[in-house]
Amino acid sequence: MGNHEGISVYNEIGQLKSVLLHCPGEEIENIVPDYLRRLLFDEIAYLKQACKEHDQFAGILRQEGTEVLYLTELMAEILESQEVRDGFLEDFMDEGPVGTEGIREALREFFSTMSPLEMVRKCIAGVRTEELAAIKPKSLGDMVRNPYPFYLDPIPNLYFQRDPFASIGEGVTLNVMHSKTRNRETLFAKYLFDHHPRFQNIPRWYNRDKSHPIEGGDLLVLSEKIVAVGISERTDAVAIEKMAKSIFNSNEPFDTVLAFDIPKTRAYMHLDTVFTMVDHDKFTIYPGIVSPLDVYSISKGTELKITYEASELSSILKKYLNLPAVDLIPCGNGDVIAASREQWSDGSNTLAISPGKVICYDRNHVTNAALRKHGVEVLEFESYELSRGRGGPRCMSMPLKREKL
Ligand SMILES: NC(=[NH2+])NCCC[C@H](N)C(=O)O
Repeated sequence: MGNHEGISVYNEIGQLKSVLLHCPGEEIENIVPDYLRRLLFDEIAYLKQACKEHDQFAGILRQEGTEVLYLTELMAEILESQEVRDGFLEDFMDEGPVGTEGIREALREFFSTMSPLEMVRKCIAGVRTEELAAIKPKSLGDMVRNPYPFYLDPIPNLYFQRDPFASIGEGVTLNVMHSKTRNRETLFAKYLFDHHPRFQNIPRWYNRDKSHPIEGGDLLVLSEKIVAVGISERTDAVAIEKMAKSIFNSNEPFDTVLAFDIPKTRAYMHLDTVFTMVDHDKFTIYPGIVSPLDVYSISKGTELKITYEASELSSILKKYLNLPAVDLIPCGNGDVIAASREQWSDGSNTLAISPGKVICYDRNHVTNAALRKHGVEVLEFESYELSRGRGGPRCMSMPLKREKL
């Protein structure tokens, strides 16, 4: 396997060699107040500024030597094949869903003149009813008046590339998303791992055809042996056990999954909104989830051995990561109001570039100061608009390659 081919992620902090991003596009300008909640946004972002901020993010990554890949470009490469392109469009319309043949025919025509990159971008942006010329009605569904403004919904959460799939070891979980509005995101990941030459024969620890949800924001690769996962608003216990069995049945070195039972609320939607790893023995933590925090260990064996870990989080981390001590750096630096404010704008959602060096939103200045006080180097970028989608630097990035420690 070439240097940049495949997946290799055995930790959260090793030098980040290659990462997958999606820069927000026209999908953001297809968000309207009536559908904010369903589209999982708390406000409508200003696209031009959001793109500027995302470019700052990508710029920092490149400066640090990380290869930055964009989902749209990788998808465009595989859609150069007419067969793959046709198959993708049919699957995409199935899952839209686009139920009537008249509209499907019109959409095929609409996309047929686009370049692969234009088609990918437009699939993500969504297709408004006003964009399609007169539909040649083929069914009742084509004829009845429908006030809904889209034939294909926008997919505005795609810039949170952390969630649709997750790199673990040399494989990935191809996820089932908690919400219908995000599930089509995993179709892009499916096509990527089915067809892109960089990602051939990648083991799948979970597949999108399953029924129980699991999202990448809940998955942290704490070491070559330990995967942490949130039992959260977005990820359920059944999916966690299925994933654990898949990984344990492979040749991967992982032997334990630590499941954190976190509050099932939007603010703490994924484990990485309240807990991330920033150095060999340092973590950010949102104090609001610490006590009580139920943690279960799932250990490899002929049968899964599931144990309730009746200790404090720091003791559990010391035990499983073989550390003499751990430093849990509080979001908000002990200030309850600052913690709540900055957790809401993803103060805990750091992305490690290398051990002890992380990228954060500049707006979370209290938490960033705390990180620095604890010896962590913090690289910052602006977020007036990106954070309106309720995600931070870790949410917006899926590592493909990290150096082993
Ligand atoms: N890994 C994360 N914390 N992702 C944040 C995703 C935010 C997105 N608006 C959602 O509700 O799904």
